[in-house]
Amino acid sequence: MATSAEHHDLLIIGSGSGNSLISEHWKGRSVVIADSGTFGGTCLNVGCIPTKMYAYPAGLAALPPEARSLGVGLEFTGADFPAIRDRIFTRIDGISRDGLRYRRDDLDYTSVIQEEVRFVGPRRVRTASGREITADQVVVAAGSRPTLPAIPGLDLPSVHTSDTVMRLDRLPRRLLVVGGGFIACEFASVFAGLGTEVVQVNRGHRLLKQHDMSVSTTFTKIAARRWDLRTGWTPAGIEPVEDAERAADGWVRVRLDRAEGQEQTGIVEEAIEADAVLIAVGRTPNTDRLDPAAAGLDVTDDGVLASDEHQRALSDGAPVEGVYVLGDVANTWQLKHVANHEARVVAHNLEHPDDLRANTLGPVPAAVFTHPQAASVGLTVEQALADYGADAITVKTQSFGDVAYGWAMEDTEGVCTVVAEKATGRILGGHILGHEAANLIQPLVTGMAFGIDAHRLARGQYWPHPALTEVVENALLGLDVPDSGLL
Ligand SMILES: Cc1cc2nc3c(=O)[nH]c(=O)nc-3n(C[C@H](O)[C@H](O)[C@H](O)COP(=O)(O)OP(=O)(O)OC[C@H]3O[C@@H](n4cnc5c(N)ncnc54)[C@H](O)[C@@H]3O)c2cc1C
Ligand SMILES: NC(=O)c1ccc[n+]([C@@H]2O[C@H](COP(=O)([O-])OP(=O)(O)OC[C@H]3O[C@@H](n4cnc5c(N)ncnc54)[C@H](O)[C@@H]3O)[C@@H](O)[C@H]2O)c1
Repeated sequence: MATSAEHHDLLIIGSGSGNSLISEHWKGRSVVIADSGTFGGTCLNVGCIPTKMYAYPAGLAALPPEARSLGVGLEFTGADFPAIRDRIFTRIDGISRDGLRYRRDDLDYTSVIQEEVRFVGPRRVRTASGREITADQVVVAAGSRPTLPAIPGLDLPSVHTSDTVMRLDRLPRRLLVVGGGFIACEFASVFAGLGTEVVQVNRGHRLLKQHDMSVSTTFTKIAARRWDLRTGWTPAGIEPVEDAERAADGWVRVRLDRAEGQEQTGIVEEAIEADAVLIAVGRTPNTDRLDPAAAGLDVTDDGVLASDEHQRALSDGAPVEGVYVLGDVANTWQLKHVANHEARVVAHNLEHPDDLRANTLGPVPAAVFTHPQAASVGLTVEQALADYGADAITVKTQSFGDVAYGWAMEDTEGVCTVVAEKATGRILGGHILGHEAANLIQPLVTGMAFGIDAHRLARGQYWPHPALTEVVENALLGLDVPDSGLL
């Protein structure tokens, strides 16, 4: 006998960007959100927002050496980690709690299921406790989770992922960070700034390797100066240290092996002791937690749910009526602004099934909130060379130190690289490492999104003098592109 199911107009799996889909349109209808984790999802609770709330004070703590080079004596006298942590989570936990209460208790047309759900058929899910839910329309916004390497010792209390490391009781004395991407670099920068002795271990020799070479190589040099960076290693296992007293205080020994494909130096094994370990080696889409096959949903080679330009899920390559996907479970960007834009497309399409909108938004920028920051949009120089060939592109790397605001800062490392198509001036990519890179990238995003060629973008507007944006203006003017005729 088939289990009788509760029926709703809309089922949303995931309360991150999924929670933003519910507009006044749904008043008088029935919407249910399923989320087995903390309401509000990754960005709010364990992602973008708390990390940046740590990155800002950690950036202040890292200022004394820079101030000293400008003749200003600043002293870092320590960080009150519990106070920083409590300031962050008092605000964030309140937002999550209020959001849950609003959806679960206050609105009469929404409800929340705080359980894991899996598909048992098209537009039909079963909760962990056995309830079955069907809906006219379903949105899968189930996000991603930290990837864990297959090594022993991950269950030790001192071993963390980004989900737990921000809630430590105290600042670690020595933090071993495993990985070299966004998350590893942001946390290494935060904890080093706050006064922890940081050791970062990465497989490859370049940190932020998905970024342009100009950014990645400079950032790797800066990181090696700010903390202990060991490249070409991968963790093999973690165990408590032998000394019982130190082990009781959380100290562990992380065994490292030479990473596959790295040149041998003669040393093939090493061990590092730390009182906290952060594993940050990528994020896995939560596709496998949904049993997509039971709903006939296609999964791409990257392990995300396949979709068309309207964010509709695909089954055998054809769009499935009434099933939409968005965010980290549906794209490989794993960025909140991408999840949010996809949510806007889905929100429209849920409400207007006869007037679907496509997701056509232009190039995707990304920023890493380290000290200094890194930001990028579009093709790296290496990608542009591969796609267009050396004769067809033009590249300019402008140093922060060669513009007036860079002089004010005595900046010696900041760079802005722009790559464009020589014949047309079309901007193909922009890459910035340095102070406020996350903000400085925006004119390049605008130029690319609105099809403004490099010379027009530089000369068709005022750039306040002597703001740091001049580094972007000068990079654009340094390209070998057609003159727009603007003065
Ligand atoms: C440390 C860190 C820092 C980050 N910083 C940035 C940043 O600065 N800028 C940026 O753009 N991006 C950043 N990101 C990435 C960003 O957080 C994600 O891209 C974004 O939050 C994804 O949103 P989403 O709605 O797809 O999924 P999520 O917000 O992850 O929501 C998915 C929800 O689905 C629930 N769920 C999953 N499976 C099931 C199931 N089977 N049943 C019930 N519920 C389920 C989960 O509990 C989760 O709450 C960061 C990520 C991390 C981890
Ligand atoms: N500021 C932001 O926008 C921001 C911040 C954090 C996270 N995110 C998103 O979250 C995603 C996941 O971030 P991430 O940093 O976990 O992944 P990532 O893919 O950016 O980096 C993973 C890193 O781990 C290294 N690695 C993998 N296996 C390893 C091993 N066994 N030993 C040593 N090193 C190993 C890789 O070489 C790589 O450097 C990012 O792609 C990003 O989209 C964004």
